[in-house]
Amino acid sequence: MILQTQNLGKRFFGNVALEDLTFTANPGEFIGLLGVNGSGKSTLIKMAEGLVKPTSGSIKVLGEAPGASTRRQVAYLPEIDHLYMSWNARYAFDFMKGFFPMNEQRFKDVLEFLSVSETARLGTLSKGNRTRVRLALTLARDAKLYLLDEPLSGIDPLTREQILHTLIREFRADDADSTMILATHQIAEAESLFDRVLVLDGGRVLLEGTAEDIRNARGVSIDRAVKQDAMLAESRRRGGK
Ligand SMILES: Nc1ncnc2c1ncn2[C@@H]1O[C@H](COP(=O)(O)OP(=O)(O)OP(=O)(O)O)[C@@H](O)[C@H]1O
Repeated sequence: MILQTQNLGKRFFGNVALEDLTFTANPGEFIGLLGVNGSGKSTLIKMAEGLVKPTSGSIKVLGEAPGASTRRQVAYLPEIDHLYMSWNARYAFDFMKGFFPMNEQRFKDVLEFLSVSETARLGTLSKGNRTRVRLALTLARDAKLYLLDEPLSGIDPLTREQILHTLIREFRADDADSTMILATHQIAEAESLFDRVLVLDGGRVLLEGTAEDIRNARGVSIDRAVKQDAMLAESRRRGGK
């Protein structure tokens, strides 16, 4: 098992970020972690990286509690822009190579595909292009689990879809056993790409399964189903007042 959670929960100062999540990610799966802003996606990803500790239940990555020893096998792309502006992509790659197994050819291929220079100072790049560098650095890691938190923010919608399709294809060809979990609130453009989706709402599981299962069960796209449920929840809240 690559990732396994059992009744996992997280509260921040009493506020529920994640509640009672039991979920498994298997080798080779490409999983969409979907949900509106604040639904708990980043919290789950940070727990899998070992940055946030559970307040209830358990989480295991490659059979262990996430931490220093699992991190070598986990390639994490945080939501925030974490690279120094004075660096360039090449320098960042060489720096990371000191800590993690990295695939130089994949790095070059992804950068080239994304049309970003290896040598341009990151501070001179647009936000979208810096995101591309961060994505290339993450995909260049040789890892068992890839955790991408909103990897396409700042990139225009047309390019986003193209990048998603191509990167997923490229990435998957490399190591059939690697698992990728991609968190996004932009559900419509990504939903058909995933083997399986986990949709969170208010820290709880709203929907889980293959895109096809959900579409068959609900008769609408995942995006539509999420919006319908959000409207229902909202009207319940209003009715309850
Ligand atoms: N460090 C923290 N301290 C207090 N509350 C937090 C903290 N981190 C997250 N939360 C709260 O937990 C809930 C879930 O947040 P989380 O960032 O996991 O959601 P998300 O689905 O990733 O949202 P987004 O799409 O905006 O990134 C939110 O209500 C958020 O305000």
